[in-house]
Amino acid sequence: MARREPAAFVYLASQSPRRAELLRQLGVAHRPLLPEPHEDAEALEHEIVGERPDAYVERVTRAKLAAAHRRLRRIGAPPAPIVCADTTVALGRRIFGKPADADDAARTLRALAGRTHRVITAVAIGAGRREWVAVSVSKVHVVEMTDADIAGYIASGEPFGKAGAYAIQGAAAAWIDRIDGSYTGIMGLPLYETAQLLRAAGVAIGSPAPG
Ligand SMILES: Cc1cn([C@H]2C[C@H](O)[C@@H](COP(=O)(O)OP(=O)(O)OP(=O)(O)O)O2)c(=O)[nH]c1=O
Repeated sequence: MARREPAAFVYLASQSPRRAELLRQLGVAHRPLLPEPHEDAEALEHEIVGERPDAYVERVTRAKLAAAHRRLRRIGAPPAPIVCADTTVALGRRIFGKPADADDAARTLRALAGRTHRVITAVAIGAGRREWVAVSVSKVHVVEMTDADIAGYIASGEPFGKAGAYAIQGAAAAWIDRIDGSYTGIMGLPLYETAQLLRAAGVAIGSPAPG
């Protein structure tokens, strides 16, 4: 049987700068595949009543991948594997996505402070008709936060655009005393699982193509 040539690059269908940074850490050459102005990326993230958080994250990630495949076909870009992901914060069955505004961020942080929650990130890779998906679940313990801590943190602007209204890679680290799981998964792209999927899809790890 002829050996498959490793893919020279992948498309990263994500607007998250963290995901691009993390993929770079694996030494994988990637090109952005971003939604066009008419695409409503947020619409993919609708919740279904009664759906479990892990099922929600996996469904949204598959929907992001399907949208990215359509985008690639529409623009007629050269084929290559597509990587996408979705991260959500869950407290029991309650899902906390990106905060809508400062009040939403404050409510979320009040709910998370003094407790352990889960950060669920699904990553999906599509190549041709094949699709690989992995789900990473991490436990994160946030210590007590005072109202002043929460107000100051929100004023910093960091909670916006982050699931659960915080960034472990940012100032929120001051209130996180332990995690059990994947640090990179909490940041938005679990690199161990991503590397496994990339290898399955025939993408070389650690040897980016020049350019
Ligand atoms: C919990 C947590 C989340 N996040 C971020 C990662 C994701 O960017 C974001 C979750 O939102 P997502 O909806 O998963 O991703 P996104 O809208 O930023 O990007 P795209 O859908 O285009 O891929 O929260 C952190 O950066 N640090 C953290 O500690």
